[in-house]
Amino acid sequence: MYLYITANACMRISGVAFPRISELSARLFPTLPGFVLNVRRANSTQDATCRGIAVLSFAEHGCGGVNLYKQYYVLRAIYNLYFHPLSKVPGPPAWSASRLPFVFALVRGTIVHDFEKLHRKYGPALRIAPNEVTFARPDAWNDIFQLRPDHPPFLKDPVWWKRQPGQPDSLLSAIDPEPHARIRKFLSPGFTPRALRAQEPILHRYVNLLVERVRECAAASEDSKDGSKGAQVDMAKWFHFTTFDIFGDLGFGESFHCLEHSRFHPWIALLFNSVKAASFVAAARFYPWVAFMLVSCIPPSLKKMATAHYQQIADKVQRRLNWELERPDIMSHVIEGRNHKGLPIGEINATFMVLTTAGSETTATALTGTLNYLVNNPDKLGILEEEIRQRFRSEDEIKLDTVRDLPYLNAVLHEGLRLCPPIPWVLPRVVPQGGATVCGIWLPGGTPVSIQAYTMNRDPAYFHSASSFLPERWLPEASADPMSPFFKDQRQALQPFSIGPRNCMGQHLAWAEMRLIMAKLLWAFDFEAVEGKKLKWEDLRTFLLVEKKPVEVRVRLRGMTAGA
Ligand code: HEM
Repeated sequence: MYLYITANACMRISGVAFPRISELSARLFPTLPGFVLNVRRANSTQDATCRGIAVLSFAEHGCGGVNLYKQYYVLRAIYNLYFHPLSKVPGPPAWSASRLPFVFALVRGTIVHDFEKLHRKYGPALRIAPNEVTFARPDAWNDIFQLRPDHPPFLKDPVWWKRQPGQPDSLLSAIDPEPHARIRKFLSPGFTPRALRAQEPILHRYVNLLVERVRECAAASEDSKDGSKGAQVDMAKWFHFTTFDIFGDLGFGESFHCLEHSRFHPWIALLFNSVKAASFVAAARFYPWVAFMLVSCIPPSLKKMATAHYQQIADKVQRRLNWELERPDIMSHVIEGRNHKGLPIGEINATFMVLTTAGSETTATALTGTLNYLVNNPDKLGILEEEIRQRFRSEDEIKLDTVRDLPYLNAVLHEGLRLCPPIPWVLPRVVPQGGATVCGIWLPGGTPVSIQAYTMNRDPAYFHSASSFLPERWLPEASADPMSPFFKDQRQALQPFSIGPRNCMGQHLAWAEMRLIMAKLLWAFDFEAVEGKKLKWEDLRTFLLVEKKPVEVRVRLRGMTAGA
């Protein structure tokens, strides 16, 4: 909730006082006392020399003197570059010397692409801040995210995840393994393949509604009264409507009614409007003074708005908990658990608040990216259409059981997740006390480490023709036939749902939604790219979430040829 309040404050502040966020950051950061810059990291890496310099600088700051700031910056940068325990890890000097380049990339939304360029230049282990390292190597998945025998786990970095004092934990913000495992245990029965089978009718309800609404768009287009020319439709929007409606129903027993009203529910609209600002708030967390100033600047009206945002979810939870009717949704398992010494209401509210985004935005992004690649690769689209249309004689035959084993559909979705990972950068974990080795590099305890999924998935060292959309690489024969150009692809590099005790709980649901939606749409419609409106996925920025841009495609009722 804190993130929302401060994110909205940022929007206000940046919108009113400073027209652009980058302008605000440019004005704020240079005025900060130098000692703030790395005090947090100096503590976490337990570097006595750093602390000494920071404290000394603080004392000097009390006496004033701009020159002392400058001297401190220079000394600090020299230390970071040549004497810091990470000084041997490759990275650009500016990023290794100071946190500022990282922060600017974060608020500009270019961080994922900047990391990609830097990895290509410096290699798969990259120093991205004085005390932080990121990896683009498949073995980093196991080293960071998997539990290792006799090793303490790498916990989530509190800079990104810590809840505010007094706020309840959620599944995502619980950093310690014990509360995390406790919350996860209550939720997990709602995400099993068995639970999914019971939830299937709910999925069909919304996927069918999506098909109906897209059909109306195609038929109502001014160009084509009979649907022959089709209509230009922003499918990104429709995918988001569908996944949020599905989660609304599965989570709270009530849809967000986006498909019905053809527009985002105000709760979702506010969420999307805050995303850029949320990156800014995350950046401010590296500078406690800035975070403090931001919180102090929040006008009461915004605090009220953020409270109302949270309260809407709390009300939905309460309405669902009050239901007497039994239904096979995600909440039903939480209710069952509550009957035997369950989850406190605050934790349920906080968890369902973040789940609404985690369970909807991700799947919609994957679908949007995949369809975008399909329309821009009509040969691949044709193969997929043929597989679906030959397999099913009617739309009603498309069920979870029947779509599960369509080889080309699965290959297309894997390739979409590879090129358009909804979580392109898995946020940092912290090396446990005493230090640990990641990808053969020893790192001191307290070092934040992360994985660059976007960079790794597009690395020619791991995938043949890595930046091309080639679903064939995921077909069984590609890994069996030594003559296949994809034989040596390192498929285990792709882990869109992460691994280990904090991997994605909703992956079965996500696969089910993606398969059903793609199969039903391609069964019913012909899709085509619109010249002049093609979107390049590589151009999208990332502000914690992947930037939302319309993906306009031409949609025709199946079998209606253009100009017919
Ligand atoms: C294509 C769609 C999806 C992708 C690519 C995806 C990816 C991920 C990833 C990478 C994580 C780990 C994040 C981290 O550790 O920092 C994660 C966590 C999680 N995801 Fe997903 N996700 C998707 C859809 C869903 C859906 C549909 C749901 C549920 C409705 C869901 C629920 C969760 C939950 C609850 C966690 C946190 C698990 C924990 O901390 O124990 N996700 N997801």
